[in-house]
Amino acid sequence: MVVVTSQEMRELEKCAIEKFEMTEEILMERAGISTVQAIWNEYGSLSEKNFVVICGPGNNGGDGYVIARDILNYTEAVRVITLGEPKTEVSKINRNRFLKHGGIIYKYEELGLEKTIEMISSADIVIDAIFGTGLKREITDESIANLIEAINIYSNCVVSVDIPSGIDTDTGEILGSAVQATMTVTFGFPKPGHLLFPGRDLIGKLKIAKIGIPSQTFLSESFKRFLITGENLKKPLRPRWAHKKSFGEVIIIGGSKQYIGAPVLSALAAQKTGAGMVKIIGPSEVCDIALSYDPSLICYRMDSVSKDFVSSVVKNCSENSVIVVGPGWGQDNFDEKINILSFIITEIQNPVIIDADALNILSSNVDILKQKEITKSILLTPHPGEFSRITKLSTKEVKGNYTLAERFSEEYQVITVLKDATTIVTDGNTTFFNISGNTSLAKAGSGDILSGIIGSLISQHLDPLEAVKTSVYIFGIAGEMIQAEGFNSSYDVISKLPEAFSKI
Ligand SMILES: NC(=O)C1=CN([C@@H]2O[C@H](COP(=O)(O)OP(=O)(O)OC[C@H]3O[C@@H](n4cnc5c(N)ncnc54)[C@H](OP(=O)(O)O)[C@@H]3O)[C@@H](O)[C@H]2O)[C@H](O)CC1
Ligand SMILES: [K+]
Repeated sequence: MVVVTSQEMRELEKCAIEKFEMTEEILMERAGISTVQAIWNEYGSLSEKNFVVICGPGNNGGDGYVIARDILNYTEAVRVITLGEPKTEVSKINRNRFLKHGGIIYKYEELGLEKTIEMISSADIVIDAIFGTGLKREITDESIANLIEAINIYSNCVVSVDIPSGIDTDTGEILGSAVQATMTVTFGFPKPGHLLFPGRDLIGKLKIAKIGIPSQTFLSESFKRFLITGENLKKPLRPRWAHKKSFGEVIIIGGSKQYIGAPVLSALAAQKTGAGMVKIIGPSEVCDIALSYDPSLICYRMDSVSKDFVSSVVKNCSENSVIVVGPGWGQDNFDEKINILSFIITEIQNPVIIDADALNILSSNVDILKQKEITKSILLTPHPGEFSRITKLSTKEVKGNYTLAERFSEEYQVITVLKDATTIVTDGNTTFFNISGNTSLAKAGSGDILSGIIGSLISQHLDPLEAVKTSVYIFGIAGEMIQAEGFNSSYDVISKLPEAFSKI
């Protein structure tokens, strides 16, 4: 599903008007009517309910006037509270139409907070049409902040038009204060602010309404960001004649005296998601534990970290081999680990997934990535802390920062998988948001499992970007299958992977 920013939405609106003979009025009319339809579909007949619609000064408020007028067709119990004179022509037109239809408008300024609270608390449904995609700066006006707080405290049910007022459409950040919606009806396409936290927490149920922006087929070339859904995800082919080498192998380099389990989790996840052969290069302790979990693993005991040892195992691996480096690796023997990283980045052709401590080690010299051959696939799977070390920015600056991930991927020609409650996947040209999963995955070991799944799907000949999309989605679904959310260790999620996989 396509995801668009506020700027792209404005461009689409402009294109619909200039090239497809739509008008602002038609789009606003459809936005309003489709919101009323969504309310009906969700909450049933409107005639027995009473509504308060709160309209801001821009076109989001304009949608609010259309909604209020349309509700008049079902009930007279609809009142508008306005924050002031509409500032756009099309909003003015719709404010006047509402009045002509017998609508009542109260000015928030004159009503005061106390009376506003009375109206809000007596309404069955409050419609939040204060700000939409046009909000770009902090809400500093205290009276608006008080109104938003009153909505959050006193309303029974809040439907936000396009996006809860106060959320930055492009980042999901709260600009001072924001409405907590029960349902949000957005127009045309979801926006990043619906998918990234904290915005994702405030939207309630998200409905996407078509308002007459021409279908994707006319415009598809310009889209570059998407929400991952269960549809159209790629799965490896498993022909009946296949043998173990048909599915390639995953070679995991990781583990240390301190972190014994991490590469084992990666290896088991790779096994459970179809890899033909899974190998571990790590200390004896890691190998012993790994084999006790699954005797079909192949282990290479590397008790002192050595590039030559890694090279001897990896040099002659088949072209279907994928290397995962980093789970549980630790940062001791730093220089030799840099040598190993440099070797697998620059001297072998196979795809490489750089995870966990390998990312921390890489952050000392990210430019090694620039020495890779142009066709070689390198995937980085950082969480915000690791990405902050790589980019030398604060964790706050990198969290949810899809444009930063895009620029990074483009500069270094890698796929970046920025793991978080909403995961961002990008190769610099195309970006995907993944929202499957829950806090059952907010556990130590989750990242190791994900890198194992990604390695496994690439080894089964999926294109690396497709492999990541499928991996992050099914990993999320596996997390959702844990019966009591969070009552699990990350190890438990591995056993859910085959069933999660069968759902796509
Ligand atoms: N894009 C489409 O296809 C359609 C969009 N529709 C609806 O329109 C809004 C976007 O409308 P827009 O007028 O661009 O913006 P808003 O209504 O969200 O807000 C702009 C007004 O709010 C004022 N503002 C902005 N920030 C603040 C703030 N922090 N404090 C106080 N006031 C603020 C702003 O004032 P300025 O001084 O900056 O001018 C504006 O007055 C979209 O979300 C949809 O709901 C359509 O109707 C259908 C087509
Ligand atoms: K809104």
